[in-house]
Amino acid sequence: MSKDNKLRVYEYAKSLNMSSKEIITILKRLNLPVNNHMSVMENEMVSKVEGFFRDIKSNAAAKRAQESSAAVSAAAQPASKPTDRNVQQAATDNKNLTQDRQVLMNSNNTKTNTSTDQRSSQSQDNRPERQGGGQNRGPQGGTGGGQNRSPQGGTGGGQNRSSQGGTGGGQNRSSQGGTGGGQNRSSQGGTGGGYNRSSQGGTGGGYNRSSQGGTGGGQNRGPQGGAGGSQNRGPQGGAGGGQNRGPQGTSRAQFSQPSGGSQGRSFDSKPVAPARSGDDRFDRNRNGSGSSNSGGRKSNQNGPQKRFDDNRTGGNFRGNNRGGKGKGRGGQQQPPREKIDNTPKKIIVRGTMTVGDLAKLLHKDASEVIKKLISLGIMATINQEIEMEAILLIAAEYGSEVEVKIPVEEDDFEKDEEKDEEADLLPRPPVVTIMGHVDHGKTTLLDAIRKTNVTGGEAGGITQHIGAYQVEINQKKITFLDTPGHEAFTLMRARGAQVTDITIIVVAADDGVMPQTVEAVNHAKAAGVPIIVAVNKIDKPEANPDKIKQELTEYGLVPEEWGGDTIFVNVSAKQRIGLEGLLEMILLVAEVNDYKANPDKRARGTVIEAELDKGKGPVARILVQHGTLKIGDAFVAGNCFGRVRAMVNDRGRRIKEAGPSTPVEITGLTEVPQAGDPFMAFEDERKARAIAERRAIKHRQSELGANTRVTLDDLYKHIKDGEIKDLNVIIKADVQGSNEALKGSLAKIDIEGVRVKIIHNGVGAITESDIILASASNAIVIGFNVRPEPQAMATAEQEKVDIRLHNIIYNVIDEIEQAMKGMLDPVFKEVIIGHAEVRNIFKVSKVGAIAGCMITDGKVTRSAEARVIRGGIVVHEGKVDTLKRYKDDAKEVAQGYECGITLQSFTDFKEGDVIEAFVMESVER
Ligand SMILES: Nc1nc2c(ncn2[C@@H]2O[C@H](COP(=O)(O)OP(=O)(O)OP(=O)(O)O)[C@@H](O)[C@H]2O)c(=O)[nH]1
Repeated sequence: MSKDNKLRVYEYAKSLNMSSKEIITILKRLNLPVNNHMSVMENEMVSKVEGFFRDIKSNAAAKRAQESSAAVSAAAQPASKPTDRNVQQAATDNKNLTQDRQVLMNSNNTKTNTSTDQRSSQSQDNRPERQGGGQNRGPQGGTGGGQNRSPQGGTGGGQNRSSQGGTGGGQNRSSQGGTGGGQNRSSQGGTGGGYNRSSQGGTGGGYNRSSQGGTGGGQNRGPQGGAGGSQNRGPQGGAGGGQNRGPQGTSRAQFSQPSGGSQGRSFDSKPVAPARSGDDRFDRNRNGSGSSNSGGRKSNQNGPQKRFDDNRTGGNFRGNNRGGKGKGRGGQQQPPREKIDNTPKKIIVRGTMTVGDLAKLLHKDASEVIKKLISLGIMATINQEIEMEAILLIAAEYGSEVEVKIPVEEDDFEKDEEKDEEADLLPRPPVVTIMGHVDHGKTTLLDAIRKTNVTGGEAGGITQHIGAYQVEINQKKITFLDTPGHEAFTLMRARGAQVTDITIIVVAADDGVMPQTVEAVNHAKAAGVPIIVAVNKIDKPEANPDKIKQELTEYGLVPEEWGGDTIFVNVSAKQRIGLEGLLEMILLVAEVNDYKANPDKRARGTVIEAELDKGKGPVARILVQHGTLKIGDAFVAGNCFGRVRAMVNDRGRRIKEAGPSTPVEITGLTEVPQAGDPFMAFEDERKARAIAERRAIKHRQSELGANTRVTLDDLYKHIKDGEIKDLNVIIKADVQGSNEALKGSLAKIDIEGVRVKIIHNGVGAITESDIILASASNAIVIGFNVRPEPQAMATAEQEKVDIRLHNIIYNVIDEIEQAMKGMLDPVFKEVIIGHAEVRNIFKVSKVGAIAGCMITDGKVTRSAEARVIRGGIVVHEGKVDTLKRYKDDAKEVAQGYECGITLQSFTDFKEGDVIEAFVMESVER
């Protein structure tokens, strides 16, 4: 080393017994900066050069191995039977192999050697000395002892644990390794030991891990390399070592022509014959003489030696003898390539993957994984996806732990049904909605219930309107949604939220079943929730509860006392009669249905109401349905996000957490969500924000994109795709007669297994509530001689509900049949161009009646067709006859202008009639 403590090229070359020029050539080939022999070799350069040597060496070794396998068999002793295994490779693997073979050897020995066979003799001898004993524990192991534990190992002992290893012991663990021991773990390595772990390496040890390398050891890893070691890794390289990595080596012979006492190998030189002649590592000598064997030593002297002698007749097998190459010959041996197990302890799996990907993950060759799969009965190619089960099996084969991380579709969290363990589910209060006809007493009943029952501890609390409240009866809670009416109920359902468990239909006993009662029944049925009928106002003298029961049987609600399964409770909301009975019935239904939820997870629920409060900012009233919502929780509500800042219950009390079926008002939102929006808590606000943003984008895209509601135009596609089995229909007709006729005709349609299911029908204009129901139930609306109310029209457009308007029953049936067969071919589509309101009627002889109108929206044209609508019902449909502005004929009159309209063959105008002008436009299909 130079004075400045830097390694120069010439020094490095010298240490390798190479010329500076050779090193410079290599450095240049490796693109490493070098000028001349005085250039400094940085550590990195040294390691790169060494890597280069290693590569070349391993390539050469592989090549050589191929060439030499034949030669090896020839060079083996006559009695020995070389394995077909590549000998050169075996040399590099000799450590592992030795151990493997050791096991094999022992088992073979046990099987075949009568003198040592433990199983056959079943003997264990503790006599002081025993010859050929199966197992000797005597003070002096016997000759040919299968296993000697005697203080002095026997000659040829399969395994000597004796304090002094026996000669030729397969494995010596003795304090002093035996001569020719296959493997010496003795404190002092034996002479010719194949593998010495002894504190002092044995002479000629094939592989010494001894603290002091053995003389002539094939490979010394001892801190002090042995003399003549083929490869010394000891910090103090041995004398004459084939390859010394010790900082202080003597005659290091590597990658150079042999020099001095070392017989090294030039990296591009051919293998040296003598080395291989003594390199008979596998010798399954079945006719072994049984004579004492000192293979290691022998090899030191003469070269030839046996590494593996499976002597089956004598107890004196040499066993796993890796005796070194002898002094001055150490350089012959390839350094054993230690097999590094780089199998990861744990792999993360995100769903199924290809065989190739799995192999990569496990740091294995795909072919190896494929072989393993075949052994498991799974035939797969490298690019084939394999199931999670197979992934787990393969990983287990390699002892790798698998962490399955399947990404949850958190953006669509409302669709993700979390499965709870039965044990985690606890009873929760039922959620009840009250519906019924106008003025039948819904609000009065809700108020009465609220006041009837104030939870003990919370008495005195100021009740607050938060969209829902809880009452307690018999220590059980019931949650009421206090937005009466089916619109709110169905609106939520239309938004995908199933909030209600039980519906109470209020019917005034002094009035009877009315259109909205029927609607409410149909809405509840469409949602599939149990119905309890509250027959209200029984305090009134004219009350007739039985009449109500009778009327409701027509709608499938048969009282229990009449053999049905509907619970009827007589109440007076005003007089507070029968309220407790009603509540008990609710609890009964709840008990039967066993409503449960897991309170021990993050909260999920539905927004019942939301608004922008001047003081508090956006507030949302939420019904927690699963899990527990806590102050500080980050959450997403619809397309909004936030963090729960404050939480107030229905009593106006601030609370810290809310479990399942609890209604709460929360603040901390960034925007105002919509009623019916899904709600879910997330681990942090950043995630909640990201999800809300993605939801908002998706929402906008879906609004722009195709509608998912069923329409007659795409009905056939839905049927074909198996998406629908029933065509849900809502019928609105002008009179009960046509309503019944339509119902009867539609019920008979059955095409390709798809039937018409009338979820609601009634007399009168198509209302917004009809549209919401249609939207929630994916239904189409058929109007027979009726029109949609303006608001209903707007909602239908928004919700993309298909409305079909007809005035001939046959056409309705035909249209639906054609749609079901996929043959619907509407060439024309009606386009409404405007509406005019009739304000005055002028009777003119000859002409008949002129309707003095105001155009309320759009326009009316001369060429248009028109229909006259009175109270939502079409009273006439025909062509526009004349259109005048004052006395002049006009081609068209726009919104905000007055005009006179006459229709062909219609004169019976009434003030307040609406004239709807429309044109028929051809539609591309
Ligand atoms: N006699 C009597 N009157 C009642 C009873 N329940 C409600 N009423 C009265 O019926 C009327 C209508 O009651 P509401 O509770 O407003 O009815 P509603 O169904 O909520 O009405 P809308 O909100 O308009 O749909 C009110 O004048 C109540 O006082 C009852 O049990 N007995």
